[in-house]
Amino acid sequence: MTAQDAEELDVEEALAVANDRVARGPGEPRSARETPATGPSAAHPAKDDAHQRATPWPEARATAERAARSAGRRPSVSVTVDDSLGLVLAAPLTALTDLPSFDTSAMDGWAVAGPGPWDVREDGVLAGHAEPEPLTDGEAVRIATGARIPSDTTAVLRSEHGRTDDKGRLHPTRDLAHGQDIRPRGQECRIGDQLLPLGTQITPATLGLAAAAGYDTLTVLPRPRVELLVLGDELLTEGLPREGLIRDALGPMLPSWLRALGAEVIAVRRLGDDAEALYEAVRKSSADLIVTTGGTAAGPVDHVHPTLRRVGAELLVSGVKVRPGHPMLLARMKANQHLVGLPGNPLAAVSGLFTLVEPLLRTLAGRAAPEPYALPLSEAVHGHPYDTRLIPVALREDDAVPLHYNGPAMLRGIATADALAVVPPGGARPGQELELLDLPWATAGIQVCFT
Ligand SMILES: Nc1nc2c(c(=O)[nH]1)N[C@H]1C(S)=C(S)[C@@H](COP(=O)(O)OP(=O)(O)OC[C@H]3O[C@@H](n4cnc5c(N)ncnc54)[C@H](O)[C@@H]3O)O[C@H]1N2
Ligand code: MOO
Repeated sequence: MTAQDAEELDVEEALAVANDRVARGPGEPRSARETPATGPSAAHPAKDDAHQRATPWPEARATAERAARSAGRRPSVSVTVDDSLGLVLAAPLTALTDLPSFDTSAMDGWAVAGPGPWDVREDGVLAGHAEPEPLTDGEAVRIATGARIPSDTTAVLRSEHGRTDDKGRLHPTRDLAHGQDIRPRGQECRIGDQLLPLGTQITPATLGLAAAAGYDTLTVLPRPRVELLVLGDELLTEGLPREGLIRDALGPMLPSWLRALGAEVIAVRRLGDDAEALYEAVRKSSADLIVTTGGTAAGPVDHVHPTLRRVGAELLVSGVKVRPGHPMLLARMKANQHLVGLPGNPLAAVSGLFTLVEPLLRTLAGRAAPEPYALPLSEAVHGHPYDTRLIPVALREDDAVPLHYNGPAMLRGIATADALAVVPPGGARPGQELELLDLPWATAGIQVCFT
């Protein structure tokens, strides 16, 4: 560990590492004490053995995916093409028409019949017009790109490849092949051809293709509906921090990210540290996923665990071996409803978002997992002795640059990051390849993401 690293090692993290050593006892291997969070005896672990029961980071992500799969297939819905960006096709996209749907000119010029020279008809043919009169041999007609080809046309002569003589007859200035610059009907697809399989995520190009192929609406998997409950009496929604109160950083940040991860955010509610309000909100929620922020630890006003016990939820993940964010949790509320508890420290909440919420939402939304990829680190990164670390990095062409200000309560590092790097227990050397989780920035504002 370098001196700079040591400086940047967050006090809370350092304490957590020290406490972990004490709890474990010298030389005692972690794995001997590990028990999964699932199962009757582990339904709601006591605070003391919470860390021993924490789920390893890769397993936590897999559990979140499995939880979403266990919720069962949600019925597909029909949405307008305009509203379907980022959703996933719940039925194959089959062509409702031939494309092109008529023989069409690929160029501006003349439709000609037979070898030149040709007599040129007075009226031209424009795109969008009804079927033109057939041509007779030796005849040509002015035609625009995209216009219907008159029947008996043998080729289209580009405007730059023809000249008219003083008698108005058209001569080719280049050889003209039979069928040249005619796009025949059905060249791209025939009616009924499968253009895209079920399960395709809808991109801007898909929208264009669907419209071209005749669709007004598409059959898609609905966005998972998410309700966000922001906990904490200390949170202000405007102005400067004052008298021990701080600005809520998660209320403004998480909805956009949730949408970027495929969710429909049905409500954002600020509940303070009111156990009864949390109980009522959780009990009444109809969301597919409830996300809470704060209150996951064991402080006097940390109401998430007690509330989950009170509603009889099944804890699937109770703590994850990841820094920051280790108190994060995942619970099954009902067969088709889950709750993710994100820790209140803002970067810890981001860690929970990409550890538990991302795989859960992705699976509910029917999206494919992003291809895993790795880049070498530009410099060494210290690790937690036993847990995975997620650190914000900026991506350059050849490497990932760790960003500073990556303490659990800080957003300054992640605000300029492209990805989170997955640092294995023990840390990483300069040049060591690390798995990266892309942050869905670019499209966060427009309610979809392509990660
Ligand atoms: N005795 C222990 N105390 C704590 C532990 C532990 O293991 N033992 N873990 C620490 C870690 S790590 C984290 S993370 C937090 C998790 O706490 P909670 O999820 O209960 O979160 P809070 O206590 O409500 O808040 C923590 C921190 O974050 C601030 N916060 C909360 N919400 C927001 C928000 N919306 N925007 C900005 N900042 C927020 C809050 O004011 C606190 O400073 O527990 C540690 N304690
Ligand atoms: O640091 Mo905690 O790790 O903020 O989750």
